[in-house]
Amino acid sequence: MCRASLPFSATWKLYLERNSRCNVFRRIGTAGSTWWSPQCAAVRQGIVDMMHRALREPEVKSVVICGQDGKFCGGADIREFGAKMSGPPLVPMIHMIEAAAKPVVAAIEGVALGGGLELALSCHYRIAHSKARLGLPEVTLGLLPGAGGTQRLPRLIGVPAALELITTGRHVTAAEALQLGIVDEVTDQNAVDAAVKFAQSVEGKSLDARRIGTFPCPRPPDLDAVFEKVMKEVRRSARGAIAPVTCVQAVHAAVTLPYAKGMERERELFSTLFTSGQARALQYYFFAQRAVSRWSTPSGARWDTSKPRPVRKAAVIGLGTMGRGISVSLAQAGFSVVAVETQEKQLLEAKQAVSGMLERDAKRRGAPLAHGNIKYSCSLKAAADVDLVIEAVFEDMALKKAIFRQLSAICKPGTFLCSNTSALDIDELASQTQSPELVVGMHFFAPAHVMKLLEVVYGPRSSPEAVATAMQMGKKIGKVSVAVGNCRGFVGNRMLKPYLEQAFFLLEEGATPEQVDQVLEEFGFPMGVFKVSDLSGLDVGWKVRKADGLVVPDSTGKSARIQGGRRYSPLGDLLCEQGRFGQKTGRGWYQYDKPGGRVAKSDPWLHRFLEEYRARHGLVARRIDQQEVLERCLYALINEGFQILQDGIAAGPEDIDVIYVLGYGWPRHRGGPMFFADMVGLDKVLDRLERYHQLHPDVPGLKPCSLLRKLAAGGCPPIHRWREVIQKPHSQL
Ligand SMILES: CC/C=C/CC(=O)SCCNC(=O)CCNC(=O)[C@H](O)C(C)(C)COP(=O)(O)OP(=O)(O)OC[C@H]1O[C@@H](n2cnc3c(N)ncnc32)[C@H](O)[C@@H]1OP(=O)(O)O
Repeated sequence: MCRASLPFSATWKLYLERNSRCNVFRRIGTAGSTWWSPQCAAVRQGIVDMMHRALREPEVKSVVICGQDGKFCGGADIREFGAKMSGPPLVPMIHMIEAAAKPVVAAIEGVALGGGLELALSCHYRIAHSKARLGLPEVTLGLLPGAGGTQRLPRLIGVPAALELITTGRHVTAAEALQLGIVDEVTDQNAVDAAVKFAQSVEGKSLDARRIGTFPCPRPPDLDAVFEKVMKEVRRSARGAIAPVTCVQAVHAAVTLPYAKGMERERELFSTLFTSGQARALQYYFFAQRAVSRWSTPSGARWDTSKPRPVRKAAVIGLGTMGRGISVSLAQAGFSVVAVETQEKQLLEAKQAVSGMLERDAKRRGAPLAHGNIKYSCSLKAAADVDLVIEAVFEDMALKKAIFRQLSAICKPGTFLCSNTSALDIDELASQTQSPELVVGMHFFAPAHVMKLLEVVYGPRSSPEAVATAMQMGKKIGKVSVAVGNCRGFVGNRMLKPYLEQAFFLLEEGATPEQVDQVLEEFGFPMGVFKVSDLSGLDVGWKVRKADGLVVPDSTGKSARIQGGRRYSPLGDLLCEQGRFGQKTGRGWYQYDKPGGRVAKSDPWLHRFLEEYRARHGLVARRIDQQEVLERCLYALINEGFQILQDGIAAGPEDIDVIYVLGYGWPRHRGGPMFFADMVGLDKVLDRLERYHQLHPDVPGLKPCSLLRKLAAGGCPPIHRWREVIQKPHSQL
């Protein structure tokens, strides 16, 4: 018996065990994390050497490959992708294992992902621990499984199941892997021991039927139709991402070509993806999503020095759409929840709605119901003994202030008071309480029980403990929490403002909502800006603009287009004055078949309205090309992102990018707005903003931010070096 040990991220070792009696332990090299990276060349070399030795030595009858520290293999080290490959190449190694004349068994504990699963697929048998997870997540990194995964998996589990796993990158449990036929056995006991036992039981048996590469690939009878359908679906959901489409092409090769030719095709397709901008973007995003948990604030509070306080019981105040979703998230994560809505009728409605949401979700996930965790009340006093409150009432400062005053008097000392406000001043709310250090924002995104993003907003007086507690709470309810500073709209909504503004100006200048939306959707947003506005309700922004004094009594008059000395578009206000609030009224930037309808149709009324508007204001419609639409909308948003970094509202570009991908539909394969700016070239973004600002000097959002200028003047450092430039002003304070 020969055992080769493959850890995910530790010292790599490989050892021989002869006849299971005397162990000869041999360390064959150390690696930073995974077996693919150049440092892991030693590991691949070790596997190759030990496989040769195991095959040579007559005492060795079988081989078990296992991981170290309870993890089989997480796949390639993504950080090493840029580096030159050394050591024995992967694919021949995999072929050598598969061709071995002695049984090779993979003992899968922890994870077998990406190249790790491809290695396991080259073994003759796979034994998995019941808690193991398996998958080919390469597509989420802009790649395809390039070590035979696209050729072996369809041969093992059939084309439809393989296509689903490869194009989504979904991880499966050991139980599902067994059901699909990816593993041969699942055990609750020690998987390595089980694999050794298994290996001994198959010693001497023929391996002819165990080499997946020799299997014929099952060919669906209606092959073309199957692939046409899958390709259509993948193209639709990929929204411009190339990896899922390329994965389908690779699996197609498995069905239509002999194995060796299919492997060649896989290699060609892999190479095109490997160097693509999309792969860079997705790999950047992978680390960005992990980097945001290492938060810091300009005052010096940090994730590693700030201790969260335990939260067992939480209250949600206000059970509208957001409050309901937040209550569901908390209950599902096992928190005791006190849900408060002051009106009896609304409370009852909310209770029914929340129960329905919990039931549907429990059914979908096959999980137990979390009803028992929620107590409903009409009184704020019910929040007296909770550890943390999330206020989720209407976006009305006076109302929120009154609630914070009351909560401060009602809640036990030390209770954290959080607001789900999407834009309002956290500090102003904190000032209503006796302990402003306990106040932070927890900005959820609708639907709150579905959307993965949480902006945790710290004010100047929020304690590090309060920030750490809200961040941890977010993690516990399955959100990606991003810590951001306090300013109007925080990060996400603040950047949305110049984006929306440009979209309105483009309509004034000659574009249509359809044209703007089409350009943004082709870029990869699931919906263009006007469709999103219709969905969220045009009255929401109208209310905010009215509160800000931007909406003048006569929105049709000439003066309506200038506010505070800068250009302003009253187009949204004019629509609202007509009762066009979007989907809910059946009319907005588009028309819908009925109030609440979802399918946006072009509206001739709107086009006439735009023509009349332009005529009234002496605006001559011009032809606006796609590039201008995209640049003006996106670069204005990006410019605000640089301003946010400069102001210290976000600690780094990763925070902004994660917020935009998870909260605003920014296409993941474009990394996020700040990564996109880096890809385009900061000097180019600067140049275009300067040009647009020259043409529109009354639009401050187009004036390039000084941080952007500074970065461009400093030679456009890559995004991972921006923090060095951003942090300088703070360290000098
Ligand atoms: C060219 C050759 C072909 C390659 C094919 C491949 O193999 S591509 C890689 C396929 N593998 C993956 O995509 C796995 C990605 N990782 C995960 O899914 C998860 O990290 C995990 C392995 C399931 C572990 O999850 P867990 O929640 O326990 O930990 P974290 O996600 O927080 O990760 C811990 C730290 O490890 C870093 N890391 C994880 N995976 C990789 C990786 N593949 N390469 C490099 N680094 C990786 C992760 O970034 C965390 O470190 P931080 O410093 O906190 O960022």
